[in-house]
Amino acid sequence: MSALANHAFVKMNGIGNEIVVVDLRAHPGVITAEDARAVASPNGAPYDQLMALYPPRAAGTESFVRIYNNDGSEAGACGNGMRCVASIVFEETGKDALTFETKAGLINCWRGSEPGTYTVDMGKPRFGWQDIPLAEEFRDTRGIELQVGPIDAPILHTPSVVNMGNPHAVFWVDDPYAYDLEKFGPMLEHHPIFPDRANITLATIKSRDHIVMRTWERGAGLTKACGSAACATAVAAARLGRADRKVRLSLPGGDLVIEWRERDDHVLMTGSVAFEFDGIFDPALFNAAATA
Ligand SMILES: N[C@@H](CCC[C@H](N)C(=O)O)C(=O)O
Repeated sequence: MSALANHAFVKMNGIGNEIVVVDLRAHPGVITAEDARAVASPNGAPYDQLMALYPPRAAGTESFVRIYNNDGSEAGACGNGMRCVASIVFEETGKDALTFETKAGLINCWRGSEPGTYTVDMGKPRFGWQDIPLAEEFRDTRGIELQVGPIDAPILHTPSVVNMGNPHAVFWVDDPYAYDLEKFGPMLEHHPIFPDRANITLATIKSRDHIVMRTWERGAGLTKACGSAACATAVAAARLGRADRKVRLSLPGGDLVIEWRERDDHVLMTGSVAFEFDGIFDPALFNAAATA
């Protein structure tokens, strides 16, 4: 029987990034890739990321959080999901600041200055080609040699690449909504240059403090919002000298404010979260998945 069967869950979203939160702190159990895919099925609670709260492993942390994409793969970081988790644990503890552990390291969260908003510290971005990771050496990851379309008239080209706890490629375009991201996204996510696959973003810099973007998420597909992609995009734009270190990013689901803090190199993300519904996982869902 799945660790999730008969277990309570909360369905939320972080500016449209579809998140399911399950609290396994009292009843830890292994979530398999099949479980994660079953929850995402039309009979389950379809989501982009499932955030599973486990008992804390490190002193001073609330929980070890494991993050699953809807294809069953595991992610190191999920900014919007962490903001959803934080909103629940803030409610439960009444604390002003929280620390969680994820596979990408320790994550601090605060309440934002606007009601209903939460800030997550996504840590330091990494730019080395082995850190992204890329399959071959690129000295300058502000723009790597990669293109889609004819060699002399590429449709998309020269993405900036950043690791924000997970791999990101950001293609700079005039209008992110003018491209068939459902076609190019999976192709680029699985491009051999990205041995761990990658999250694929199309972005345009409107001004030094405003960027418009959309993302095809590794392991989850087209999303209304990807927080770590927003962080990667903000950082990549600042690295190119085309944006300030604090910017507003407009995603299909809403806006995030990203600040790449000078004093410690950390990237902070602030935005709202919304509760949608809660429920109990039906054991039949998992039985059906197991026998399919
Ligand atoms: N939506 C997330 C990122 C989720 C992880 C991603 N799909 C991956 O596997 O890298 C966010 O808000 O950061």
